[in-house]
Amino acid sequence: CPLTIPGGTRQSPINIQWRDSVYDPFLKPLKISYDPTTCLHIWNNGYSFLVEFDDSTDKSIIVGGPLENQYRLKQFHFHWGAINDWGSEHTVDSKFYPAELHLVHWNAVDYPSFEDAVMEGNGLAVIGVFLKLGARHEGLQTLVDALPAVRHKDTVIEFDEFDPSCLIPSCPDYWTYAGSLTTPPLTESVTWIIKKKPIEVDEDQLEAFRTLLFTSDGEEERRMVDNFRPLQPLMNRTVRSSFQ
Ligand SMILES: NS(=O)(=O)c1ccc(C(=O)NCc2cccc(F)c2F)cc1
Ligand SMILES: [Zn+2]
Repeated sequence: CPLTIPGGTRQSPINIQWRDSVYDPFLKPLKISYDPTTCLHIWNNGYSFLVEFDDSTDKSIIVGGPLENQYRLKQFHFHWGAINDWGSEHTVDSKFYPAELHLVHWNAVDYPSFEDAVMEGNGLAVIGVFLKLGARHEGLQTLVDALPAVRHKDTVIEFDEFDPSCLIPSCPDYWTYAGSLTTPPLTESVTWIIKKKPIEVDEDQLEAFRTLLFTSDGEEERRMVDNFRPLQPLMNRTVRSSFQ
C-alpha cells in the first residue's frame, strides 16, 4: 500500500491524545517573523493549492519553540474534506477538523536547499493550524478570492503582499512531535508544531476550497476534496505540549 512507508517509525499525521501529551517546561515560545513581500504566487499542484514564498534569504523565518535554529518559510497549503465532518490530517482526541493549514519551513542553517533538507531528520518544520467552522476569516478571504484563477491542476497566479501570520492563532500554545511529510516522498524530516487553538472560517470559505479541481483543464473534472492522509501509528513517540 503506497500510503505506508516500509520501515517508517515517525510517520504523519497522528492522533494527538491530549492527556497523553507531556508538558515540557523547556519548550520556548515560537517566534514567527514573515515578510509579506516574499510572497510569490498561488498554484494548484493537483493535490492542494500552495502559496509559495521566496526562500532565497532569511526574510521570512521561524525560530524558538522546539527548534534548534531558524527555519525559512517556503510555502503554505491546506488539507480539507468534502464535508465539514472531516478534512484535517491531525486529529485531537480523535476529533477531525474540517481543514488544516500547513506552513512549511526548512533548515537553511544546516542545509543548502529545501530538496536537501527534506532528506534530513531536522530538515523541516511545519506549523499545523486547525480550521473550524465559525466566523468569516478576513485574512483568508484574500486567498479565497484568488482560488477561481487556480481552479485546475498546474495553474498559477501571481500573489503578493500576503502575510500568513494572520492565519496563525495568537494563543502561543502548541503540541510538537517528530514526524514526516504526509505526501510522497513521506520523508521523516519534519518537526511538527501543531497549534492548540484553531482559526475560524465560514462555510462559504470552506466551500471555496471544494471548488478546486484535482484535474487539469480539458480533463474530466474531479473536485479537490478529502486530500488528507490517513492517521499513522504513534509507535515509539511522545507528543510534547508547550502548555500545562
Ligand atoms: N503535508 S506536508 O506539510 O507534510 C508536506 C509539505 C511539503 C511537501 C513537499 O514539499 N513536497 C514536494 C517536494 C519537493 C521537493 C523535494 C521533495 F522531497 C518534496 F517532497 C509535501 C508535504
Ligand atoms: Zn500538508
